[in-house]
Amino acid sequence: MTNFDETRSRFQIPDGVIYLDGNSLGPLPRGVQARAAEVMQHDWGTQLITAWNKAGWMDLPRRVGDRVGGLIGAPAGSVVMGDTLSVKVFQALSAALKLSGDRKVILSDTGNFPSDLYMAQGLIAALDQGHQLRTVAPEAVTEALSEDVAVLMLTHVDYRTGRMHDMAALTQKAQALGIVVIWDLAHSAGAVPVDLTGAGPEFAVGCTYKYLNGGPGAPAFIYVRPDLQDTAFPVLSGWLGHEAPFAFDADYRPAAGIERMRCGTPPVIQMSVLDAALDAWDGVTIAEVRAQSIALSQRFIAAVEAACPDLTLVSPRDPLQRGSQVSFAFEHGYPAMQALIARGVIGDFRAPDIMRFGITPLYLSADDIDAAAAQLAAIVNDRLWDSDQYRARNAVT
Ligand SMILES: Cc1ncc(COP(=O)(O)O)c(C=O)c1O
Ligand SMILES: Nc1c(O)cccc1C(=O)C[C@H](N)C(=O)O
Repeated sequence: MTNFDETRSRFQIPDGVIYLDGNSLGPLPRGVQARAAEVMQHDWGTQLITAWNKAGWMDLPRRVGDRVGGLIGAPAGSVVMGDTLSVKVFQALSAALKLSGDRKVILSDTGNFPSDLYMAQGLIAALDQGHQLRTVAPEAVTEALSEDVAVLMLTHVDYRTGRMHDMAALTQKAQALGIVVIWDLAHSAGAVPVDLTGAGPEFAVGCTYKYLNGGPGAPAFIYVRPDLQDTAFPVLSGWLGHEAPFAFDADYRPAAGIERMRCGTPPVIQMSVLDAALDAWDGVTIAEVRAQSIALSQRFIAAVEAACPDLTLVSPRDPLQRGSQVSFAFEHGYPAMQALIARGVIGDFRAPDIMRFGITPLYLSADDIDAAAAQLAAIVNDRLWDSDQYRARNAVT
């Protein structure tokens, strides 16, 4: 059984900080700096170009992909790392449209992260074949599934509210109507149990700088269902997705399997950092993390609702419909969050009025939750947010 007091020691959290923003950028796992230094000093510094083979750099995207796959219910060889999540959304969507015949509608929801919608808009414009992006309220997705829809593209856990879609049920209903399904797991991987094999979507994508603690700019991942791996079309046909990259042929031939979803040179240092960061999951099951996340989230909701009548829970109250974050609406949410951060309790704010709190059991305790709720109550009830110093908007919020 996981000892969450011990897992906390796997992370470097500054003294006096309660970190409730692991849903945006996970903290630094211990061991990562040593690994980065080793890659630079030993691999790069002494092996130079030979490190691509000797240090296994060329295999990193597949090897790390398998480790991430283990956390999202994907079999070995079905996940590969690379690029950013926005790029992986584009790649999955273009491959999904190629599989979906003459249909023209991409269905998503209004809660989706804007970059996913922007990538769809860009792809539609580039294709110029009359495709259309249709967005409906998250609760209306099921009834919006129809035979004119080509692709259902959803983010599993809503970045603002934490609302979680029923992946298995929506995938099943969509596929029964001939719709190709893509899930964005940005707020799910390492946060909630995901069973890609059981749910059976054609594609999934996600990032690794949130609950997987891979650091700012950590590489994204893409999953392709095993039976489609040799037919899914890699629109981003870079040389490292070629069947024989070092043949340097003039014509592109996609590699067999998931390798075709690679594009160009992998960011070796950042990917090694992620590889080391995944050690924080050694001996930990996602089921235990989920159970603890629910317990801590319920505790936080109860404490905040008891002490802060001006805050309104905007996350689902039912834990089974919620990811691993808790969000409250508050008219003065922006300055209140700044005041909270100034006191060492770090969450974040999403317009227009949402205070977001990521619940990450690997490094958060029940005492942290109680202390964070108490600080929040003091700020809200004593109007400690009502000061010019907290109103000025920062560039990254
Ligand atoms: C659901 C979702 N999709 C896409 C993105 C964009 O990812 P990236 O900046 O890595 O391209 C994010 C976060 O920024 C996200 O939360
Ligand atoms: N990727 C980010 C970044 O480069 C800067 C600031 C925030 C982010 C985020 O990941 C935001 C995140 N996707 C969100 O849920 O709001």
